[in-house]
Amino acid sequence: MSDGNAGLAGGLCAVVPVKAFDAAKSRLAEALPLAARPGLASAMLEDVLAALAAAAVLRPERLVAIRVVTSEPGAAAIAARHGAVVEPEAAPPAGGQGPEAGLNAAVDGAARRLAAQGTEGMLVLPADLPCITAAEIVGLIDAHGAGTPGRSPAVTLAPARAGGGTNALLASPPALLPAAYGPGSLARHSASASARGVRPRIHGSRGIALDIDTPDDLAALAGMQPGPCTARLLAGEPALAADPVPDAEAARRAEAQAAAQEQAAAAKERLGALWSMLRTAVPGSGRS
Ligand SMILES: Nc1nc2c(ncn2[C@@H]2O[C@H](COP(=O)(O)OP(=O)(O)OP(=O)(O)O)[C@@H](O)[C@H]2O)c(=O)[nH]1
Ligand SMILES: O=C(O)[C@H](O)COP(=O)(O)O
Repeated sequence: MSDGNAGLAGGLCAVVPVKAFDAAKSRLAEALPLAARPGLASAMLEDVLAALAAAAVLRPERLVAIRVVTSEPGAAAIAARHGAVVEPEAAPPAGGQGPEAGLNAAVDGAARRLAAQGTEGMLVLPADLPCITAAEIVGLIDAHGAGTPGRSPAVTLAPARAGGGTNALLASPPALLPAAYGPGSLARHSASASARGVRPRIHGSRGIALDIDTPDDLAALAGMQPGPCTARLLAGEPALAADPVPDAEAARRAEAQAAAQEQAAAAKERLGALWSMLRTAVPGSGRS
C-alpha cells in the first residue's frame, strides 16, 4: 500500500471520514449514555480499517491507500495501526446545509486532493460499519471494475439497509460527484451519476448495509457478526490489542471463511424457500 501520496495513480484510495469521537453517534442517545459512545465509535473505526487493510492485501493493485479524514486526535493511533494516513479535514463552508455539512465537506476535500494527485478512483466508507469484511470490500471493488489508464467514469454504490443512505461510494475519477450525504443520499448520488452520463452500479452487501445510527441498528447487530473490536466492546470485554496489518495468507483465509459463511447462509435461505414452495404446492406435505 502507498505510504500517502506516492503510487496512487493506478488504483483506488479508500477515504474514511471520522467525526470527533465525543460528538459521534448522537442518535444512539436513547440506547447508550454519552460516556459509552466514543468507545463504540473508535471500536467500529478500528474494525472498518482492519477490513480495509485486509482488502488491500487481497487486491494490492486496486486498493492502494487508505486515508482517514478527521479532526479527531484519537484517530491517529488507530489509523497508524492499519497503515492508514490521517488527513485533517477542512472546515465546512460557513452556513453549510444540515448536519451532514461537515461530512460532505470532508469527503469533497479528500476527493479534490485525490483528483489533483491523479488517483484513479475513491472508495468512501463511513466508520460505523462494524460488520464489514475484507471479502465484501473486494466484492465491491471487483464490481466497480478494473482500473485502466483513462478509463471511463464509473460509480458504484452500496445501500444502507435503512434510511436510503449510501454506505459505500466508489467514484472514478474521485471528484466525479459532489458528496450528498444525508437521509436519502443513495437516490441523490444515483441521480448525480446519471446526470453526468454514468449509470451507477448498485451493489448490495449485507455487512456493508448495516451502519450503526439508531438503537434499532444496534439491535440488528445481534443477528450479525461484528468485527473483533466492536464484538468485544459489546460483550463488555476489554479492547483487543490491535492486530498487526494482516499478511496475505491470513487475509486469504479470512476471505475464504467469510465466503463459506455467505454460501452456507444462502444455501439455508434457498432450502427454506424450497420447503415453503413444496408446502404450498403439495397440501398436507408439511409436518406441522
Ligand atoms: N470528517 C468528518 N466526518 C464526519 C462528520 N460527520 C460525520 N462524519 C462521519 O461520517 C460517517 C457517517 O456519520 P453519521 O452516522 O452521519 O454521523 P455520526 O456522528 O456517526 O452519528 P450521529 O451523531 O448520530 O449523526 C461516520 O464515519 C462519521 O464519523 C464530519 O463533520 N467530519
Ligand atoms: O447519506 C448517508 O448515508 C448518511 O447521511 C450518512 O451516513 P449515516 O446513514 O450514517 O448518517
